[in-house]
Amino acid sequence: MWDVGGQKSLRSYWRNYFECTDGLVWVVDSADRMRLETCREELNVLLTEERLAGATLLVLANKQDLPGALTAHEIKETLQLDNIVTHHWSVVGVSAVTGDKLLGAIDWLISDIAKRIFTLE
Ligand SMILES: Nc1nc2c(ncn2[C@@H]2O[C@H](COP(=O)(O)OP(=O)(O)OP(=O)(O)O)[C@@H](O)[C@H]2O)c(=O)[nH]1
Repeated sequence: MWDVGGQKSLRSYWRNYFECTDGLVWVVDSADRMRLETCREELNVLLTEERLAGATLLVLANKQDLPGALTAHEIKETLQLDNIVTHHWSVVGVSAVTGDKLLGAIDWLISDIAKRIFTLE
């Protein structure tokens, strides 16, 4: 598992981690409305990457503990996730601070990947 930085200066390094990727966890700061448009654009570019074809996408609408955070549904709408037809995806509202909903979200990711791997064998 690789944790790659989201800052602009680090995004050009993402490509070093594409090989053999089964799952992508895209962590969104749900309280930072200003960056959501950039977030949507960057995710769309990422999903055009050939080496990520077939990878399962888990979008974590993080920081749900903060007042004013957008809900998972609002994040789905803002990032236009319904337009994604190339990858299996799910969006879950979580908080890395309280741990709320995190385990279930990761369980979904692992089970989606497992279904694909076992179907191929
Ligand atoms: N309230 C709250 N704060 C959070 C949550 N998750 C992360 N933070 C805070 O947000 C800040 C940034 O967290 P990082 O884990 O450094 O974020 P990151 O996305 O990994 O940063 P980069 O690796 O630079 O892209 C820290 O101050 C965290 O404590 C959360 O669920 N709730």
